[in-house]
Amino acid sequence: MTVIECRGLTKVYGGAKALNNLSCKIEENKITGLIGRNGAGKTTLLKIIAGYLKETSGELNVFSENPFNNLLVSANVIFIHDQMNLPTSLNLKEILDTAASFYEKWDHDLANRLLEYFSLNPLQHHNGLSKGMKSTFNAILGLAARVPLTLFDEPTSGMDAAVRKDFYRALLKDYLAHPRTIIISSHHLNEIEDLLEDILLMKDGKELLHLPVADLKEWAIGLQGKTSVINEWTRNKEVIYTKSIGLDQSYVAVRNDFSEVEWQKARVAGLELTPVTSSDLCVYLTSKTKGGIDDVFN
Ligand SMILES: Nc1ncnc2c1ncn2[C@@H]1O[C@H](COP(=O)(O)OP(=O)(O)OP(=O)(O)O)[C@@H](O)[C@H]1O
Repeated sequence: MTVIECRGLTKVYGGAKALNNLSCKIEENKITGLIGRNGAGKTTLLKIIAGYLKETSGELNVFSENPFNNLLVSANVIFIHDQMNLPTSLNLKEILDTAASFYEKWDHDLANRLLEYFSLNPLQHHNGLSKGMKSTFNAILGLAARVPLTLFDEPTSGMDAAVRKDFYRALLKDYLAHPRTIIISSHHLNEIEDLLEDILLMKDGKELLHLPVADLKEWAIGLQGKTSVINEWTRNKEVIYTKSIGLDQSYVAVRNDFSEVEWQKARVAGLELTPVTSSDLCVYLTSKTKGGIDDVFN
């Protein structure tokens, strides 16, 4: 079943397009990584899906309905982000108790066990927590709510490495036991890619790629060797990144449409072929220039 479907979705702030004619579909019971550079439009997309913002134009359906001011959508969606306005008069325990009455499938036992595991004091108030502790508490809300659609906007912001690892593990365990549709926006693709089934890569408010993580790993290939040989081999290829190494050596990342025979010939020609990691690929595809920061110094 399709949980989210958008066609030509556009959001304009002032004169600038945060979302620019975006079309995509998210299927049920998958974990999708929403990846993109700063300002790509990830938060804007999540806010519109959650019904917090209205699109400027285009069409969006969440559970077959437009999410803006929609009770069905708000009962079935939780949006976890670092600007969450939780009641300042309630302590953490009271916030969890309130959430229990709001979400039909809320797991109170899990919420309390996570609170204890992450050493959060149930009597403390949310606005008295450190940045990382706030993120941890928000993440607990997102997990325990067990709603059909969970949106995490950079959920680990401020968490230390150990807490991030534990959160991802908790997310995966809970998802496997209770499959649901989850979208996580993150800048740390390398940390989350093992969790993800699909990746939606955004640039300038548009979809660049939307595909299974396994396909992303095969999408490009790195070639290293003599610059003259590299130039010859990449003449008709889609080059996504290029870097000079020393005087006459280069590394390039190209779209991987090589046949097995071409691979062998490239090796015979003296080129070294290496996989391009998913996170490097996303960085290359979303860069303004093909040489990255090196271009500033050239
Ligand atoms: N309330 C706003 N008013 C004006 N412009 C905005 C507003 N919110 C976002 N924008 C602009 O919309 C674009 C997309 O912003 P958005 O926050 O959606 O990006 P993002 O991908 O979540 O970025 P980041 O990774 O830095 O959080 C940016 O150019 C941003 O400046």
